[in-house]
Amino acid sequence: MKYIIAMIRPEKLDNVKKELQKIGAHGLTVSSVSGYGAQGGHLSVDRTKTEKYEANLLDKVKIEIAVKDEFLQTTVEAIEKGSKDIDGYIGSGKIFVLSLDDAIRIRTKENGNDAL
Ligand SMILES: Nc1ncnc2c1ncn2[C@@H]1O[C@H](COP(=O)(O)OP(=O)(O)O)[C@@H](O)[C@H]1O
Repeated sequence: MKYIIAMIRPEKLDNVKKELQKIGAHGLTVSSVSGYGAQGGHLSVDRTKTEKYEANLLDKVKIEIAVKDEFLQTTVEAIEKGSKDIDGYIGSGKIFVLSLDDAIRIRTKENGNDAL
C-alpha cells in the first residue's frame, strides 16, 4: 500500500476531485495548509535580482490518499491531470509517495488492502 500526499493550488481542488472520482478513488482527506517550494513561494523569478528572496508562504491544499499498490500510478496521474496548468507554472504543486504499512477500518476491523 502507498500513501500519497499532494500539495496543490487551492483553485485546482475541484478539478483534482473530478479526476479522482473518474478513476473511482475510494477516499481522501483534504486540508488547507501553507508552504513554499523551490521557488520560495514566489510566482515568478526576477533574474535581474541578485539578492536572496525571502521565502513566502502560499496557501495550498493538501490531499492525502491511501491506495493499493496497483492504483498508485492511476491515482498520481489523476492528480497530475487535475492540477496541471500552463506548462511550467511555478507553484503547480508536488506529489509525495510514501510506503504504507497498514490500514485499519475501525468499524469492521478489516486491515491492509481490505480496509482501503
Ligand atoms: N521539500 C518539501 N517538503 C515539504 N513540502 C514541500 C516541499 N516542497 C514543496 N512542498 C510543498 O508543496 C507545495 C507546492 O510546491 P511548489 O511551490 O509547487 O514546489 P516547487 O517550487 O519546488 O515547484 C509547497 O507550497 C509546499 O507546501
